[in-house]
Amino acid sequence: MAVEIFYDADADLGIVQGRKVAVIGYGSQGHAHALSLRDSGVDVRVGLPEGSKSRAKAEEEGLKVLTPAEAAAEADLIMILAPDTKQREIYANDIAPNLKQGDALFFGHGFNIRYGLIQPPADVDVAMVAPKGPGHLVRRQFVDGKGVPCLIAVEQDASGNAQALALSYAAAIGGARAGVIKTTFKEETETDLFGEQAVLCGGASALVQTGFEVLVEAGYQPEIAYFEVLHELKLIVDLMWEGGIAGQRYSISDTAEYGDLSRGPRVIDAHVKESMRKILAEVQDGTFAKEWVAEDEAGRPNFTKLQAEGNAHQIEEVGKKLRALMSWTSK
Ligand SMILES: NC(=O)C1=CN([C@@H]2O[C@H](COP(=O)(O)OP(=O)(O)OC[C@H]3O[C@@H](n4cnc5c(N)ncnc54)[C@H](OP(=O)(O)O)[C@@H]3O)[C@@H](O)[C@H]2O)C=CC1
Ligand SMILES: CC[C@](O)(C(C)=O)C(=O)O
Ligand SMILES: [Mg+2]
Ligand SMILES: [Mg+2]
Repeated sequence: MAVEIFYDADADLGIVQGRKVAVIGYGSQGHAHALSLRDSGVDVRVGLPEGSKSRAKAEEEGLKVLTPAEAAAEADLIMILAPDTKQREIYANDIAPNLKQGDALFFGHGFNIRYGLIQPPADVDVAMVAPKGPGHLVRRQFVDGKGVPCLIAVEQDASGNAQALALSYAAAIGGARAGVIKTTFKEETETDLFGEQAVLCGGASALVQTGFEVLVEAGYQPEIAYFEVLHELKLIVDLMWEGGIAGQRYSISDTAEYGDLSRGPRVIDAHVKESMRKILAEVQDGTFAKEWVAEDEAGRPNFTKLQAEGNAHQIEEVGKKLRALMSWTSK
């Protein structure tokens, strides 16, 4: 399938400016979408439960805050940016009873549609605008006049105009400044889950922790290990981001480049590739989704345990101390 990629010139901002948008949730993505939509001239309200800690933050920004049900009732475009595991319940209790013919139901990630947890009625548009980056950077880039690339997908085109609406929404949050690629809910969900598990979050975190452990266990100073495998990783990835892997190799020494070319494949070897294939298969056949939904329903015992172990890793203590000494990184 040839890629279809859209930019600002292809998008009609007026389409989303003509809608009443409800952003359900005000976390990482929710705050970025709500604020950037507002700044793009869109009529936006935020849907949050009465007890939500984020209500005050949204109100401080001058946003209209309603309950999720009130926001859904008032709007004709509802973007669900609550946690994936909570969306099914929010949809059933707050959104479905307030959906009207001609409304549009939007997602920032395809999990609940791909795995059949939400089944919208046939008379609404169902589409996705999925930024390929963390919400806080989606907002920061928008404010800086830049944008994070987005994926758009249409699951259900009741109006005949769902793709143009999704592209218009993506432009309003800055995505079309960087590029908006057309995909499907299936492709976005499977690639996003694979990417965050095997490479971006799971793979990268485990690589850094393991490299740190190898150096510290061999008797090197933890502070030097931290700079070597975590701090400098960002600088190396920045070069990859700017010029690809080849661009990164241009800036490093020949010694590093030979080590990269000859040793990298020994770390990320055929065994790792096979593990990645298994992780992808678990995403594709629904094993991961089933496990995650059950884990959440059980009160997240394994998630909490693993999270606590990660937070207690020595690299966190060392990193906190070193980052506090860098004026530009300390908060
Ligand atoms: N994090 C990211 O950068 C990315 C996320 N996505 C997708 O975006 C969606 C949102 O994820 P993310 O931004 O990380 O979520 P967060 O956990 O950061 O924020 C979730 C928000 O939903 C609110 N919330 C919780 N329960 C309810 C409820 N019952 N009704 C209404 N709001 C509720 C939370 O309230 P409170 O503030 O009170 O906790 C919070 O504001 C997911 O589909 C995710 O996969 C896609 C791309 C990247
Ligand atoms: C990489 C993690 C992500 O998919 C993202 C920021 O894009 C997420 O779900 O948070
Ligand atoms: Mg992602
Ligand atoms: Mg994701």
